Amino acid sequence: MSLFMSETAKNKRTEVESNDLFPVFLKLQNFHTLLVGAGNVGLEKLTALVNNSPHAHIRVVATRISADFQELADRFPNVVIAERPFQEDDLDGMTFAVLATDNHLLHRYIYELAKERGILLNVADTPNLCDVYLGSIVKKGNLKIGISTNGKSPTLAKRLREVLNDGLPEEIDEILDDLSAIRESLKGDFSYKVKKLNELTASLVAQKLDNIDGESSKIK
Ligand SMILES: C[C@@]1(CC(=O)O)c2cc3[nH]c(cc4nc(cc5[nH]c(cc(n2)[C@H]1CCC(=O)O)[C@@](C)(CC(=O)O)[C@@H]5CCC(=O)O)C(CC(=O)O)=C4CCC(=O)O)c(CCC(=O)O)c3CC(=O)O
Ligand SMILES: NC(=O)C1=CN([C@@H]2O[C@H](COP(=O)(O)OP(=O)(O)OC[C@H]3O[C@@H](n4cnc5c(N)ncnc54)[C@H](O)[C@@H]3O)[C@@H](O)[C@H]2O)C=CC1
Repeated sequence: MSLFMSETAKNKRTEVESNDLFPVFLKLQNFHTLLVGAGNVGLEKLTALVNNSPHAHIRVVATRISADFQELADRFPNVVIAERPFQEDDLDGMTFAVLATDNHLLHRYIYELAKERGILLNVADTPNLCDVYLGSIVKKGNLKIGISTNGKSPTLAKRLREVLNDGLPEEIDEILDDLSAIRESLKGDFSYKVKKLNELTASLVAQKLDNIDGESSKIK
């Protein structure tokens, strides 16, 4: 059997399914985040949260805290752990909650409570209960790329992260710094700035990438 679908099957699929996810980049330090569960998946979620947003305020509630989880949490003063079962008032004051326990019924229960309170929710084992999905993240200094497969294959998202991470030069952040400085120094009205920045990026990006190509061919 072929791994790839026929054109007819593809057309049928696009009729019934669509990718409606709207991507945003959250300033997580402006939220109050609750993480329930501190096992394998809890650790993955905490890693994603603190790697991207080390100043985020995160309350963790879990009956059992793994040693690796505790070790990571200890490095971030804004991560506060309660080692006990979830209780309703854990949701007080929360704006975002990530559920990563091994208890599906508990997730359903917290989902109902969170809905009543308008809390944004991510539920690790149940895409249907999620308001938001976490993505795979490529980070090069100020550049951040979020990858989603619409929940179809987190593993592919992870692989794409590796490909982009290896493929994008670290120097891309220098280009960003240069452009930021130019953007600050430009005088004139909005349309002049837009025109100027578009002209400059056409050559600046090409030139920097050429340099990088040159450097990498020297290494070879
Ligand atoms: C819907 C979503 C909701 C959410 O959790 O946000 C979701 C759901 C589920 N994941 C499951 C399994 C796995 N998840 C991973 C890995 C990641 N999962 C992440 C996101 C998401 N996972 C959201 C969709 C993202 C999208 O749109 O693509 C990443 C990208 C971000 C992150 O978690 O930080 C992170 C990679 C980070 C990186 O490395 O870059 C691996 C691979 C691995 O660990 O090697 C496996 C095992 C292999 C497999 O199953 O594919 C299961 C089945 C559980 C079971 O069977 O018990 C469910 C539930 C279901 O699908 O029903
Ligand atoms: N979205 C994703 O990326 C993935 C999701 N999963 C799903 O995630 C779930 C969790 O898997 P693991 O982390 O491996 O389990 P685990 O057994 O390592 O951890 C479970 C955690 O939940 C806590 N917990 C259980 N009941 C609780 C309660 N009443 N109150 C507070 N905390 C409670 C435990 O104390 C523990 O910290 C599974 O359902 C699995 O199917 C699995 C792989 C990837």
